[in-house]
Amino acid sequence: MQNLYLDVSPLDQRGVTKFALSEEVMMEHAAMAMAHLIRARFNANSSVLIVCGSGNNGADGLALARLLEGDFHISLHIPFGASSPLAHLQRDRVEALGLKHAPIEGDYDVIVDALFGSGLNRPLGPTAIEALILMNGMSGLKIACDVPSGLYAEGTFDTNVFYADITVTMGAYKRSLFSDGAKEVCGEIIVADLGVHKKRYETPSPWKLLESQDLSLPNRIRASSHKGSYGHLAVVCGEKAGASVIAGSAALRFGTGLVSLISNENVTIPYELMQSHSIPSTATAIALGMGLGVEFCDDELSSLLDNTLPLVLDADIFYHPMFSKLLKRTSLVLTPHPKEFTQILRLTGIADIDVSALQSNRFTYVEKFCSAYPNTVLVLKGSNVIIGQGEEFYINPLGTVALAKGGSGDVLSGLIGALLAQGNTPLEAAIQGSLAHTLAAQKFDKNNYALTPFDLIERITCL
Ligand SMILES: NC(=O)C1=CN([C@@H]2O[C@H](COP(=O)(O)OP(=O)(O)OC[C@H]3O[C@@H](n4cnc5c(N)ncnc54)[C@H](O)[C@@H]3O)[C@@H](O)[C@H]2O)[C@@H](O)CC1
Ligand SMILES: Nc1ncnc2c1ncn2[C@@H]1O[C@H](COP(=O)(O)OP(=O)(O)O)[C@@H](O)[C@H]1O
Ligand SMILES: [K+]
Repeated sequence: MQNLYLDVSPLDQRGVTKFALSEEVMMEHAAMAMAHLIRARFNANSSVLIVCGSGNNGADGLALARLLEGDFHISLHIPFGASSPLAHLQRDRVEALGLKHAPIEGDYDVIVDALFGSGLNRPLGPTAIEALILMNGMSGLKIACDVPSGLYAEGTFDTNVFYADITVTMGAYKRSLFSDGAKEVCGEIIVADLGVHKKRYETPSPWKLLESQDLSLPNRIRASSHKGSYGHLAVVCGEKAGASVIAGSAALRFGTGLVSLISNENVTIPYELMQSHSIPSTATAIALGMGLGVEFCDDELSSLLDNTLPLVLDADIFYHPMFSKLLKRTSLVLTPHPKEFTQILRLTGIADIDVSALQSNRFTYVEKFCSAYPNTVLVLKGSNVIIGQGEEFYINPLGTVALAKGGSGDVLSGLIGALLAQGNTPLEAAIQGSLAHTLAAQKFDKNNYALTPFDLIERITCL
């Protein structure tokens, strides 16, 4: 797990006050990290274009030019000159080496974007756009210094943002690099230490980045245990029974001792799942909402939920009149996709916004919801999933586009339901269910358009 920051400037300042590092020392490390990367991947004499802005992001780029000069063919493009004191200093140093501003011409083996970093504070103007269009059109390896230019702190970005293959981010992970859209823009993300180890440089943060090594599987350790030791998940089976079959099958695969589908009528289901008309007395958790439709009347649903069992809620239940009442429960996990989350925000009076407004500001709306409902665990789906409860937030960036298919979400609620049924806390169940979901998708080694929910469930067997 890694820390994520909206703003790293307090960390930079702490580098100066606590560790007596100067900004110039930190900048030298930032530039060296990029130089190491380029030297490791490219032979001497390769051509490197470095496009530098007027602030300290540009100054990082100028320092990089100085470090590579002599071994590589360096082209510098400095369209805004120098404004910060360090940019002036770094420019004087490269000019002493005979490097100076030149137009962007032809193609290069490496393209480094050091136009804007954390100081981007207004929309890109025509000069920046012209440079970024040229850079994005090139075939060489594209490296963003700190953040791709055009990406704002909230994670939104300009249409002409730099599309990086690799982002070398300075000091610590910025949260903006993990908005849903940023996944398209940042490429591989590497953190550069700035003179002290990242562990020293960082302070605690409420936002965390999940990593594959955070996965903890419900492996069985008690040799004499039996199916009753591993919980019983009741999946409410609605109009579209397939959704609950998928969720139930995922739950069984993820270790739940028993899984029952709860339906009014008998439906055809796989042999390994059980069927019941009411919540079994042995149930330890309930999954509700996937494919629900209007199958159960309000009274029937009320009686199914007349208990205090942990709940995972998904899909249609967010539009159901009973949902507001369910929000009062403890042991509750919600797994909305963005459209469903706008419905929840509307219903709770937190915001009346459309999906694009939500996606431009996912972090803030998750914080607002979690502050209003601190007992509820929220899993906001997307290409970078956000999991939040109270003042703790996690981003899972490990999913792949193979998951963008009907039924993937049903697998996720089944996995979370499985862990709730086995006695995990709602937050643990959400984090571990989401990790298992995305890592299972990574195990799919066929064409990424081909993954089905049952392929995904199959890969839960070998995480
Ligand atoms: N502060 C520190 O200790 C360190 C800072 N570092 C680098 O410094 C960067 C931050 O530097 P700055 O705060 O100088 O900010 P930037 O260099 O990101 O940008 C600020 C400059 O760009 C201009 N600008 C902003 N938006 C613009 C737009 N749309 N069009 C044209 N010009 C625009 C501003 O007027 C200002 O001159 C980081 O991203 C990182 O790359 C690193 O060297 C590591 C250490
Ligand atoms: N581009 C993507 N990258 C990573 N994960 C994705 C992507 N698109 C969708 N997903 C994941 O796939 C799942 C889709 O869920 P959802 O939209 O509810 O589908 P359904 O309800 O039809 O199963 C979510 O877990 C989401 O995070
Ligand atoms: K940049």
